Amino acid sequence: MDENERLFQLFQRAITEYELNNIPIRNLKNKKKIGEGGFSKVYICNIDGDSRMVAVKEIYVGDENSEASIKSFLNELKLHCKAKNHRIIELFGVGYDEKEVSCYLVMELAECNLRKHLTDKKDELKWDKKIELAIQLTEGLSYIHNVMNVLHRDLVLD
Ligand SMILES: Nc1ncnc2c1ncn2[C@@H]1O[C@H](COP(=O)(O)OP(=O)(O)OP(=O)(O)O)[C@@H](O)[C@H]1O
Repeated sequence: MDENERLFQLFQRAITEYELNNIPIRNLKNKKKIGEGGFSKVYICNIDGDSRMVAVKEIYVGDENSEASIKSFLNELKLHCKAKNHRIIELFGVGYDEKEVSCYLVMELAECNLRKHLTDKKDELKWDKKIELAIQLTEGLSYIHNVMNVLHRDLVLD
């Protein structure tokens, strides 16, 4: 069995195990890159027939580093599936792009990142609003730590 077949099997197993929606690549329209992480590229796009914009985190799995990418992808997938809280980005589904040899997560779009918000509104944000934001952030973290029993370890503002 080659690497891609192995990946596909792991991926299929995860879809069944976590009862995920499979969102085919042909349904993702108007993709535009908005960010990049250690393993992934992040796009904004919309799902065919739905005007709502979503974020797509795509992980390329077609080279010799794919083992690490697959592990990272499946781990993130598992954590996302466990996380059911209004302070945490919702996972809508997943997909596999055979042509690009990549896997992707389709999730709720964060309209603005916190760093940009705090910078843009520096002069107008009142302390009560800042405290409210800090409370929202700690509610999300508290859920991850105390309910999911997972340490975040990579909290960044954007
Ligand atoms: N759901 C989302 N909505 C809007 N933007 C997002 C979303 N997810 C990620 N991004 C953007 O894409 C960038 C990269 O996201 P990613 O999750 O890959 O970051 P990372 O945690 O640094 O990467 P890695 O998990 O590979 O270490 C983020 O900094 C953010 O700007």
